Amino acid sequence: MSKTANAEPNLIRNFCIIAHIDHGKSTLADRLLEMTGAVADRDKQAQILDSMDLERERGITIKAQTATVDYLAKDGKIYTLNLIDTPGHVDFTYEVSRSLTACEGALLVVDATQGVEAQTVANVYLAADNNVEVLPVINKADLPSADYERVCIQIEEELAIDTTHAIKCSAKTGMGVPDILEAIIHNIPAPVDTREQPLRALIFDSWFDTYQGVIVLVRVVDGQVKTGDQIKMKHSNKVFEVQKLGIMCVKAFPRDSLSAGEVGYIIANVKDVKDSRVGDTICHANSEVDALPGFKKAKQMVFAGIFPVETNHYESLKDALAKLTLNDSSLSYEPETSVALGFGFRCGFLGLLHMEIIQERLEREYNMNVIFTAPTCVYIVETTKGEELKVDNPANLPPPTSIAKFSEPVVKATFHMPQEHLGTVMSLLVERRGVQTKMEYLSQSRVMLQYELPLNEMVFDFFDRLKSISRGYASMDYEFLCYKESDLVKLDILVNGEALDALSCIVHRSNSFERGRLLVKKLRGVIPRQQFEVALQAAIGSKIIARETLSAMRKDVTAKCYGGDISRKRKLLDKQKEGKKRMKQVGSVEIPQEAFMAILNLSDVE
Ligand SMILES: Nc1nc2c(ncn2[C@@H]2O[C@H](COP(=O)(O)OP(=O)(O)OP(=O)(O)O)[C@@H](O)[C@H]2O)c(=O)[nH]1
Repeated sequence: MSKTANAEPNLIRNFCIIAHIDHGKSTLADRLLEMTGAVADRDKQAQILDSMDLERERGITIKAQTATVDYLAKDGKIYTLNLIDTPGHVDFTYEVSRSLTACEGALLVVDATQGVEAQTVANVYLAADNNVEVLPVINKADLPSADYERVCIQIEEELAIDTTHAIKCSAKTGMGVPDILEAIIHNIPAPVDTREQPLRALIFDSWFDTYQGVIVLVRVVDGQVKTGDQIKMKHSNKVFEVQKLGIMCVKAFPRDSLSAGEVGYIIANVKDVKDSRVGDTICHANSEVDALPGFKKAKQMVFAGIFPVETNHYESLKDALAKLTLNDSSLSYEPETSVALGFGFRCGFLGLLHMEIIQERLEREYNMNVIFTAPTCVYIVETTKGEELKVDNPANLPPPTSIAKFSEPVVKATFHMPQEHLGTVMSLLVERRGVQTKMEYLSQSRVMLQYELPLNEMVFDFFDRLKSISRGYASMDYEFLCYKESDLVKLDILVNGEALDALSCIVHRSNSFERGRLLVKKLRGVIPRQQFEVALQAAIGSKIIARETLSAMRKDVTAKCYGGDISRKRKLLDKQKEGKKRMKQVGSVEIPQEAFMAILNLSDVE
């Protein structure tokens, strides 16, 4: 086993697995590790590469991780395979692209029962941009509805990838997996031997470890790095000394050096993940080499307020956020004050899924009881005085009279779906102010649509609607396109005559009346009745556009148990107390978490 010695470049294969979500990427990664003996069966956890509990539960890979394994090929040689697992969701596209840059090849996993989907296409484009050799693998061949031939035709037609050597496999049963290992050896190029050149290593993942500080995963592109070396991060321009380095093979294996073509970890007393961002280049401290191309700072697309339910938990929330950002350089936070909710934080996320993950981690890992306000995107406002403001919080919007120009972010969204759902998906897109830029029949039964779509509309319950109207068959991918001027207004919600800043949102004028009407209706359903009457109103500026009344009532949860069983009564009261925890006392009215998110899902209100 070559865990202690550097591998010869011609015996190394660096590859990752790309796939649409749920097509079996993690299952295949596990199977490859198992078949190369990296893990004994008894050590096998549900999914080895998804290390965080949360990921295992949600079945989503959040952070790219890697594993080095040795493989005795049929030609009798032992190869070092570096498998880089990549995140599968649109929010993490940048990380996928960096992982691809670290590889010479990619296994393109396509579910034999589903075929090519939006993210399959997006990932193939990313691979092409990075000159990565793509090997098609048609997975889930064990399922009766698997249609290998149809999927091969689709891959040829829609992706222009030759499927002569496509491999039929089942990551679940292991069928076809040995062929994949041989194909990796024969079809993915070995790294170029640049061991004699000055050091350049690409960071494709980094995270904070309480004991070791920041751990970075790198692909050494040129030269060699040794323990004790002084290294510099090109973009953060900081110098560190390499304390430890090595390779990852489910566990870490220390080494003295890593050389060109290899993939491994470096620990260098880095304290902040922001100093070792994904995409940055590591070189020797005194070296003048150019940075590797493609560095980008992850861009936050949505923002939301996070407030502790109990005001005295502000400091612990701050600590929890500080710890989360140690590991996640794409999460940002800064203090925010809301008239209604008090002191909290305005946080920036890569996308809606990223936000959901942070919400769950705060609750689960840090035991925080928090209120999230509805997410918004970043608007650009030009004031009548000629100033340009970036607004990520409706509460910070200047008064309408001083707004000269209001612009919103627009994304380029690509959809793939069976033809029978075309009509409903198109009407949803029209309703969401989408502008069609392309429509293509990929085959007789599958269609691709391309739209310019305001991000503002995607924030409002778009993914769920798309899924439900297409019965799960439409898939989408999106990327930021540009800012466009738009007729936007701030929709305020008044509770008993007082505007509740945390419930305000920015909407397009054309659907502001409808949204306002539905929102107050929905709020009437989610805010529990109080001991007095509560008026719920929607307003644009000083104009009230909708009103609902929440009639007074004391909610007696025990009313139903007429049997008088005291333990049952207690249980119900405890339950009510539990339910109250996630309520925020705003003025004299108690408002539950649900109310702050009500705007996101108005489709069930009539
Ligand atoms: N029948 C069958 N099911 C499979 C096979 N491969 C994966 N699955 C199942 O498909 C589901 C998704 O598999 P994952 O490996 O989590 O998919 P993924 O692409 O890694 O998904 P993300 O990590 O969320 O991007 C799981 O329920 C797997 O058990 C297969 O070959 N046959």
